[in-house]
Amino acid sequence: MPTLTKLYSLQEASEHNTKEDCWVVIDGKVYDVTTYLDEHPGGDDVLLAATGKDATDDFEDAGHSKSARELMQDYCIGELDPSPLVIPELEIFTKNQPTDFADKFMEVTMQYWAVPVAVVGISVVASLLYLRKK
Ligand code: HEM
Repeated sequence: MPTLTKLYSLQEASEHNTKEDCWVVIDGKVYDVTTYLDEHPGGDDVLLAATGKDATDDFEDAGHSKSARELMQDYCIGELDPSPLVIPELEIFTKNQPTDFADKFMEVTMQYWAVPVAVVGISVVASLLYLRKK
């Protein structure tokens, strides 16, 4: 049977950064280590310092043993949700796109209107100079 995994944003996980409520994010998973703070052989201060960010590098740098990696599964409460970071960007992109040909034509015309005006202006001046010489 499939299991349901709770998803948390990094922002949400970051709010749990005290001795009474401490979450760390390691390798895309979220751990509630509040009850483990006093038992952690590396000290509670390193766990508290690892909150509010992706602590994967800090965790790996400490060179944790296989038994430490097995133990951490007891504290896993969910996974990091990557989707909120992607959807707003997609919405902005699609909203800014011109919907049909008329919109696109107007957009290009507004951007390059100075080119035909300059061509006509130069032609008029050249014609006047030419007629004067005659
Ligand atoms: C659920 C998360 C974690 C668990 C279950 C855990 C568990 C352990 C365990 C069992 C040890 C003893 C050594 C070993 O067996 O590897 C240890 C050591 C250590 N841990 Fe963690 N740890 C966790 C997260 C972290 C994080 C995020 C950091 C951040 C830097 C960290 C830093 C350290 C350090 C520096 C030591 C070495 C202590 C020493 O050698 O004096 N740990 N940890």
